[in-house]
Parts: sequence; C-alpha cells; structure tokens
Amino acid sequence: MRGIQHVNEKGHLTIGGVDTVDLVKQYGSPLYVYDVQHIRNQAKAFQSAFSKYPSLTWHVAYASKAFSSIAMVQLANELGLSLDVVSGGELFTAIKAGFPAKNIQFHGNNKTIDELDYALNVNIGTIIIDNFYEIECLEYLCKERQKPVNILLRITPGVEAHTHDYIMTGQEDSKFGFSLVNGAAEEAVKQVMNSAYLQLRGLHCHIGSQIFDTEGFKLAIKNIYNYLSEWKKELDFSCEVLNVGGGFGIKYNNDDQPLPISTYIDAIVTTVMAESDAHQMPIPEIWVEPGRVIVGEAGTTLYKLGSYKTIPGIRKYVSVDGGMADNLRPALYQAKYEAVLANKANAKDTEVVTIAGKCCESGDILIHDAKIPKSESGDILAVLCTGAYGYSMANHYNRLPKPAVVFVENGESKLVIQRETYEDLVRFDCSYSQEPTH
Ligand SMILES: Cc1ncc(COP(=O)(O)O)c(C=O)c1O
Ligand SMILES: N[C@@H](CCCC[NH3+])C(=O)O
Repeated sequence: MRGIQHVNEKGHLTIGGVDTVDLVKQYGSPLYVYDVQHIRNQAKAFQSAFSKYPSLTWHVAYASKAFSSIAMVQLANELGLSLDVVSGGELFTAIKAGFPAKNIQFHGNNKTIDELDYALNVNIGTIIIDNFYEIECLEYLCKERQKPVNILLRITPGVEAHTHDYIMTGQEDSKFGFSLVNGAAEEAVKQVMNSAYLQLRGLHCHIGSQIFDTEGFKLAIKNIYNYLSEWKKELDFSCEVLNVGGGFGIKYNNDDQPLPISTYIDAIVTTVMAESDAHQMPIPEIWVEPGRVIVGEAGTTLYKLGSYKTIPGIRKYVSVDGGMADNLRPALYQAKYEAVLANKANAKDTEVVTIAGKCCESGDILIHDAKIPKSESGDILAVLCTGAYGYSMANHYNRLPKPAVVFVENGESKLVIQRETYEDLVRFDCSYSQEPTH
C-alpha cells in the first residue's frame, strides 16, 4: 500500500494537501482522486534512472491504457514522456489533448484499417506492428499515400512473467506479436526490410504487467539478441531501437514488493549494453512504456459507505456506492486492495469487514477481509492505488454513471473528468416505441 497516509487535524485523510471529505462534498462519490505530485515523481524516477547512462538514447512512453484522459495526456507531455496508445480512441484523446503525434507509438493486435488510416493522417511517430495482416494493411495504406512510416515489430520473446495469467503477454502462447521461436519474427523482418514504405527501426516486446523482478526483462533481452545476432549476419538487419515494454510493479498491498524504478532500468540497460558488446553491435535506443507504475499509486477512489449486512459467525458486509463498474480488477484478476476510513483516518482498525460493491453480482467484492475502524453508513472509504486500469476499465454495468476524476496538488483540486449523469447514460439510446419518451 502506498507509503505514509497524510491525515489533517480533523482526522481526515488528505491527498495532495486536500481534505478527502471536502472532495466528496464538492464533487460527490464515488470519486477518483489523482495525486499529481506522485505522477511527477514517477516520471522523474525513470528520467533520472536513465540519465545515469549519458551515452544512451532512451524514451519513456506513458502507456495511456492505464488511464487516458485529455488532462492526463497533457500532464504526460508536460513531464517529457512519449505516449503509447492502443486504439483509435486513445489516439484521438492524445491528439485532442495536443500531444505531439511524432512522440506517439501505436500498439494493438488488431488495429483496424480505419485506425491505421487515422494514425497515418495525424503523422504518428511509430506504429508497432503486431502481425502479418497489419504489415499488409499498412503497406497498402502507405503506398496509397506514397508516404513512409516508422515501425517496430512486436515480438514474443518466449518469456513468462510471474504474474496473473490474463496479464502476462510475452509467453509463446500469446495473441500478441510475432514469435521468435517459430520463425514468424524472422519472416516479418524479411518482409518489412523489403518494403519501400515500412521503415523498420527495431523491435518491441512486453513480457507482462505487475512484475516484481528483473529476471524476465533480462531473459527477454538475451533471447532477442540471439536472434538479432543471426539476423545481422543473414539479413544485414541492425536494430536501432529496442522497446522492452512496461510492466513495472506497484504496491497495492503489503504482499507486493516492487523494486525501485532505477533497479529495473539498471537491469535493462546493463543487459542491453552487455549483449550489444557480446554480439558486437551498436547499443540501440532503449524505449520503455510504463503505465501502472506512473499512475497506479497516485490514484485513490473515494466511496460513501451505505448498507451493512452481518451474517453471524460468517462475515460483515459493508457496501459502497460503486464497485466493479469503477474498479473491475478485483472481479477480473482477484486483485487485492487496501482501504482507509477517510473521515476517521486516525481511528484504530478494530473491525474486519468485506467491502462489497453495489452491482447485482455476488462477485462484486472490492476487498475481502478489510481491516478498518468501526464505521457507519455515510462514512467515506478511500480505496488506495486505484489509479491504473480503474477509470480506464470502468463500465456501465447496471447503468451506473462513471464517477468524476479530480487531480489534486499543492492543496488545490481540479476536475479533469466530469461525473456522468443519468442523461448521459441514455444519450445514445434510440427510441423503439412510437410514443414520445420522457
Ligand atoms: C504493449 C504494452 N505496453 C505497455 C503496457 C503497460 O503495462 P504496465 O501498465 O504494466 O506498465 C502494456 C500493458 O500490460 C502493454 O500491453
Ligand atoms: N488491465 C490490466 C493489465 C493489462 C495491461 C495491458 N496489457 C490490469 O489492470 O492489471
């Protein structure tokens, strides 16, 4: 769970110098709150880790799938990050936010022709090609325009990161990328090296998410170099850019032991340098694309407690005014979170309760066996570390409107995404009945 919690003289949890109880009064609940200083610190941690290697060219792209909004993309730009997008919608958000297209990388295992077309129209910096169909589509679109585009090839390095099955991506049996082992990656390199339009700058891999050690990164890099060395001899291919993806872990709770950002970067850089040296190749640019570690611990969700149900000898359920619609991760990955009673933040944790969401689904449990102080309806619960894949995976199940998002910093709050209304929920519905609706 994120470091020290700040509590004011009223015994209220504060974030970025702002009283969380006041935030709920002002913006309602549930409410996502981002501590902007924390985001700044994380971006700086990457930049200072890389700056230890002055001869190296590197880029840190914020993986906007973790939390995409106009304000967040603008903040990423202000912090000197590039941007990773995985859909036309994330790209549109970035362009709307004024993010420089040349610093955007476009990912995805099934980019549509329309999405590729859009990316070329805005002069995107790099397209990370995932499969042979995409090579064909992109070649066709570039030829039509008589315009080249920078590309990386996403390869699966055959490494299994020790994480949840649904969020590991670098293993052989994956929907993403070209396999090194079965020869698909080599075939892709040959195809794009023959293209007049697809300018192959290098390779990309991403071994998974919420990773707590450096072994997977090192192994992936070593595997890649074995192939790079062959391709240098056989194909005269030289890799200018090696993008090793994201996946750096964060501390959702005390079971999680992430490494300092500099430890991951040192391991990545020294392995790339050693492998380049061993295979007598120039050191490529190193790109990383963290999402979770940039915004995860910066985010907190504030809820109001509502109903209670005690089953004697079994458990006490306490329900909040949100749930799996604003945080899908516990239901999807059995993800574990911790919580603080925000309006009684100095009180002792004397109760063990199960924090339930309000969706019509027995699996809508945000936290099993949460330790919190004695609470009552109307209290405010802060669920910590919800900044990554919270709002971005929020949904309208049971027609719950999506919560608002605020940024806080230096004692000030700023609304960055408005709360949805019931009207918003039916905005795109069309009437079936002949009678006018109300
Ligand atoms: C290709 C790619 N890059 C970057 C990320 C960001 O990962 P994380 O949020 O774990 O840093 C992901 C998500 O796992 C991804 O699939
Ligand atoms: N959405 C996932 C991670 C997948 C990241 C994208 N490949 C999570 O919440 O942990």
